[in-house]
Amino acid sequence: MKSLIEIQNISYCYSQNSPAIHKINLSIQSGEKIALVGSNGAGKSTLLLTLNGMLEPKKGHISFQGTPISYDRRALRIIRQKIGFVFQDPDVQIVAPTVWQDVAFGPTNLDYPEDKIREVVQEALRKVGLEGFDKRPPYHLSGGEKKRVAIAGVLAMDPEVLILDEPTSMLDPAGSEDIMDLLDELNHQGKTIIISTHDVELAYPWADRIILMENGGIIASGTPENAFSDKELVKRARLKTPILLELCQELAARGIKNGGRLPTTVLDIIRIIENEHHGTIRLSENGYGIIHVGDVDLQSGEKVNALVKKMHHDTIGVMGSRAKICARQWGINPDISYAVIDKCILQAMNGKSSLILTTAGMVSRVIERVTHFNQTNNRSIPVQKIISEDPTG
Ligand SMILES: Nc1ncnc2c1ncn2[C@@H]1O[C@H](COP(=O)(O)OP(=O)(O)OP(=O)(O)O)[C@@H](O)[C@H]1O
Repeated sequence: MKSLIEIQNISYCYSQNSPAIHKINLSIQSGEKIALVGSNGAGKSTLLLTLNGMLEPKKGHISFQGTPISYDRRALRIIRQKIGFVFQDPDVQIVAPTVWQDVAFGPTNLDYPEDKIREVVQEALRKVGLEGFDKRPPYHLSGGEKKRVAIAGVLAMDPEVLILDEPTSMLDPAGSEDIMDLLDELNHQGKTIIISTHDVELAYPWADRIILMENGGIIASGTPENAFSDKELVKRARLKTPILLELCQELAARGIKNGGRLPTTVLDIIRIIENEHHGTIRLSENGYGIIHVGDVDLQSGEKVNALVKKMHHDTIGVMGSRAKICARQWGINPDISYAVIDKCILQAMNGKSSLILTTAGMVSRVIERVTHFNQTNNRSIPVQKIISEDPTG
């Protein structure tokens, strides 16, 4: 990973108020998934707004790809294309009367030619799972759909970094999971993602790195396990320890060791408990359940549907925006649509079979993740591709 954004000693204050952020130093690497976590007023939004030049620090410097950000109109246009910003409230961001026009707004302002605008808008809508929404007026959309329109508007300019201020505020649990899953997918496609949130349960399993903020400053930066391990810091930030970490701390206090790795998922906790009880915990009589994984783009909906009906998996998981749309259109109702791989591994450890429907790049990700789990935990959960190319096209 190479350094993308360097923040050196920046401070910002609104009018005569005390600084909203002060003496912030931070280095952001290409490909990271970062969550700024802090309570109300900690300075998260202010810091995010400085990253793409929407606010100019009163002190200090910010560089992007080794070049200091400058604040003339031309330079700002470029930086805002490279570092896209999705506001907390999509109604602030959505300006046009139709979804298509709204997503085309950025590329049009960047003077893209007509056919390129068509291409990038189509691609952005496809990525966020809003194909076919072109003519819809944004004000008739649900909160989650509006959020996707705002994300598509930013993606249409092909930024390197995507910043999202409170990406799941105002969304229901399923809508929140969908957005976090989309952010994972975009990160997997190479985007650096930075979010702000005060929801520790959301940030903890999702982020590669947590930056804890309090009173305008950074008080911790590290892996989620490390950043949240210091109870004093968590208290100082007026936050809560994520429940999985608290559970692990309670288990440790009772002599149950974590095997050198703190848990970030339910699967990690089960692994800790299983290791402790090795040989005595109840495992399925049938051994491990199989995990099948299929690429929805390789076969028609009719054939995938027939396969799903024939194979009778205990659990159907759908991963990624495109696979979710296909499943919906084909009348396949998934049991899980977030943290799908881990949940299917849990099912497999319980002797249950599962099918994960996804798209090309993610198929190898599923196989790698299960294989890695097998290797590091001395398991042999079978994982297999099942949908092959349709020779009839
Ligand atoms: N436009 C503004 N004018 C004046 N003060 C502001 C403005 N925006 C934020 N502040 C102040 O700056 C400080 C940091 O606010 P900021 O919105 O960056 O925090 P935050 O961590 O994003 O909070 P929240 O989670 O509530 O959105 C707060 O004291 C806030 O009152």
